[in-house]
Amino acid sequence: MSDPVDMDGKSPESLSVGLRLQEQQNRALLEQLDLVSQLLRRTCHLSFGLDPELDNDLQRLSNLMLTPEKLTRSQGQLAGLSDQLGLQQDKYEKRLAHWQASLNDTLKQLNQINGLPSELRRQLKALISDLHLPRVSLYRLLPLTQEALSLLLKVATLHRRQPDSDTGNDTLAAMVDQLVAMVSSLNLSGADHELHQIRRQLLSPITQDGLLDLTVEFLQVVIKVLDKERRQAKQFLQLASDSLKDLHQRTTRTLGEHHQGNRQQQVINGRIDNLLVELTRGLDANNLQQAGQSMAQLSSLWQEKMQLEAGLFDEQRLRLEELQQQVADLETRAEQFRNQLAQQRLDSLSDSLTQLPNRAAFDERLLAEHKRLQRFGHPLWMAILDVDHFKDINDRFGHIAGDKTLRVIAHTIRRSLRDTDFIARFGGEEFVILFPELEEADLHRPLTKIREAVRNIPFKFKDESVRVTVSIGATEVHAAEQPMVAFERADQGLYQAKNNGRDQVVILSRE
Ligand SMILES: Nc1nc2c(ncn2[C@@H]2O[C@H](COP(=O)(O)OP(=O)(O)OP(=O)(O)O)[C@@H](O)[C@H]2O)c(=O)[nH]1
Repeated sequence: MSDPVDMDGKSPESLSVGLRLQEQQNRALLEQLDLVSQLLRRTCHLSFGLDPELDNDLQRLSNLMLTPEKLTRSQGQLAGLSDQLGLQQDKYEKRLAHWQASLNDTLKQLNQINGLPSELRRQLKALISDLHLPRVSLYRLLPLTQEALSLLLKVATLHRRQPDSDTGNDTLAAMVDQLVAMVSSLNLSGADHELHQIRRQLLSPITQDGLLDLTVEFLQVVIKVLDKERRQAKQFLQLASDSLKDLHQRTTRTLGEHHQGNRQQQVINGRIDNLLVELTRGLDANNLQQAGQSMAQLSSLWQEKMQLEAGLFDEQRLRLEELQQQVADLETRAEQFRNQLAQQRLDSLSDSLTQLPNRAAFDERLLAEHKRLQRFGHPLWMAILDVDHFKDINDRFGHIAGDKTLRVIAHTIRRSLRDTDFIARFGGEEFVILFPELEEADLHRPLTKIREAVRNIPFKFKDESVRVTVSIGATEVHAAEQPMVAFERADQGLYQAKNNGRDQVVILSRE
């Protein structure tokens, strides 16, 4: 038998092998797009920015999504990401369930004493039932909402039990301080003015009723921010879900068209095979007329096959481009949403007065440094710094002078530190510093430098030169203890520094 006729350099066998390969590739691509859709669906339930590792994974995922060709090479990676997202989601849901229960509990108690305006109660209920929506501020604002609700409960009960007694006044002052600390720790773009007004009123003489009102106002600001984020999250989820639905329809249609095209190709290929057999027979039998007819039919069939394949190829390219475009559009939307969340996260981790990282940022950093300490064993030191007699500055020169003092001190401490050190405003007139990779012998120097730098700031209020000092407590954080234990030790150091006459550093080691 003679060799199969070579047409355009391709034998029918090589063509059908090529088609099978193409079909496999397409199926793989569609499977992977499906996997991406699943991943996206799960991702939509998560708060970006909660976990740096997860964020990296999501970043890798978005890079893959932008170039679907890469998807064919990264199925293992995608499956790994999928598992990780699943785990993260479980963790997230457990924490939310905890918050849901605890907020509901406080709300019930407040209902009993009728301590909430009805609108705020309605908003809080909506917040509690929608806790699962992705909002970065949720983690920062939920504890604060809970704290403000508990404070409201305390102020309301104090109001009824202890009218005008001295103890009542002391407790009221402590509650005012607690609310000042809460307000000061917040940095909410869009709510700056309201927070500023609340702080201003809190730092002037205030009654119990006044404190009650301001606590409610504070809660309203927090809830408004959460509500705005809730609406943004809902919008994004709606969009993502519509987009994913469409993506699914398109992939199914593409797959259907692909199968139909394949069937047409198979029919033509079968007819070509038959004609080839006839042609070979004609040539073998020296029947030139039969061979000529077969050749003519073969040639027109080949044209038909070429046209069909070109059409199918164009169609597939078009569909693939549409899919890529769709994935890219969704990615752009996800990116916009991620940016919104990133901004919210940035806000939720910095202090509006000093622009330093806030307490939430400190908690996060301390945990990360502690993990690093456990892993690599490099030393880690912590210091708590408190402005001495700060209340006097507020009382004598007003809270605006007090605010300015805090800003200047924050700036001075930041300037005295290395880039690798971490400073946060812990609340009120208290700052915390982490010194990673510092030996004990080297700790005294930066702490003394800070203490002296602050006492040398030439403050002048109402033409009066004022010396402001700070007391500092410090300790080493050990790998085998909870970071909070080290924090309490540093706090004891601070307490001793205050008791010993202030303007000094006390370093305590573990017993
Ligand atoms: N201006 C201003 N005052 C604040 C802020 N946060 C807290 N405070 C005030 O800081 C004062 C802290 O007072 P205390 O805790 O009695 O401490 P202190 O006067 O510094 O005294 P010692 O710490 O014992 O030296 C309180 O009156 C708070 O209301 C803020 O952001 N701005």
